[in-house]
Amino acid sequence: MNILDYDTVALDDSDSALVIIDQTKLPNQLEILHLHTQKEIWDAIYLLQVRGAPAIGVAAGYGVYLAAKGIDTEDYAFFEQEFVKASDYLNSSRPTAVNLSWALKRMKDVVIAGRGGSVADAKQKLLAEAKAIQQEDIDTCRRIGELGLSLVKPGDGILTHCNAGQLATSRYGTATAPMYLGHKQGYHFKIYCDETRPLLQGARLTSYELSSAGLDVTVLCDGMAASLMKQGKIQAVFTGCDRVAANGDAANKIGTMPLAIAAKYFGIPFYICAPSSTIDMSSKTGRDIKIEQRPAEEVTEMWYKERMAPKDVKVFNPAFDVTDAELITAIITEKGILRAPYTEFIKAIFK
Ligand SMILES: CSC[C@H]1O[C@H](OP(=O)(O)O)[C@H](O)[C@@H]1O
Repeated sequence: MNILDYDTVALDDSDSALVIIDQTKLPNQLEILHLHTQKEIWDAIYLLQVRGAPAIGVAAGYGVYLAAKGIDTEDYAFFEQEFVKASDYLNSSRPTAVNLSWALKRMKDVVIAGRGGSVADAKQKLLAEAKAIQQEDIDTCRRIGELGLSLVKPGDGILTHCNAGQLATSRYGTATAPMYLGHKQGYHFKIYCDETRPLLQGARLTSYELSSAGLDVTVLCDGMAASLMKQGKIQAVFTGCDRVAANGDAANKIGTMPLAIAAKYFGIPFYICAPSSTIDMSSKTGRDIKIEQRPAEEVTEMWYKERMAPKDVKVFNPAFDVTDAELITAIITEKGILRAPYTEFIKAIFK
């Protein structure tokens, strides 16, 4: 089977386990995990076995449903209390992608709305809400693909960073959605994927899923992107995002901001693909976005049989960076293509 035939995130047939592809093993090994406990789910999110803002939100929705299913009581107040504990626990796994807390809040709202009703009824409504979150993700990514496709033309060279593909969502991806839709319509894009150190989501995941779909894909080291731009090989940059502030500043995988600076210098449009669920009105600017710091070992010894740097050397390993709104040509959401001044457009979306 093709990697794209597998669900990134799903429940098993008895709605008793979260089923994911272990993305830390890709592309060399396809391992499907069945996660039953909250710790297994927390660990899977933290270790990036399941990853990508939308996919993390979908996983959290199903994950906290599984927690609720296991709360054996008819006392609604106790049920809600235990639900909140489970939700707060999953929410502690990763701080930057707003989809995690956004999905958990949607699930918590179901529990609050169910006060006065039965626990059994609340559990059924939680399952329905988790499924709705996933279906909305699929519909949103497809719409982003349609709108993103209107910004490029057949034969264009498109650069992307990290993995904002199907493996970061339920289907299509965000940044890859225009690529997949265009491919089906014969656009013959030339896609360039930054390997994306230190966890290599671009080399391991994006190039894997796009090449599996038959697209023309080239992997490059992150530091090579500006040279490609200078050679005139890139007509657009598409990336995903993990959180967009109210002024349009966008947090995405570390290494995105330098791409935006280089694109600005070479006059290349730089597009952020953002489901509206990734826009966080409580973050006024990018300075308000918490950037996840990850273990030093990801930099010093993740991919080599021996260390690549001296023991005890200091390491800087922020998982994300923030691209200032002024560097972003447009933010492609399912509700429309937003252009500067983003604050007004974003307010209009949420009015
Ligand atoms: C569809 S946006 C996915 C977004 O998430 C990735 O981060 P991670 O691999 O750490 O979960 C990256 O920032 C992507 O752009």
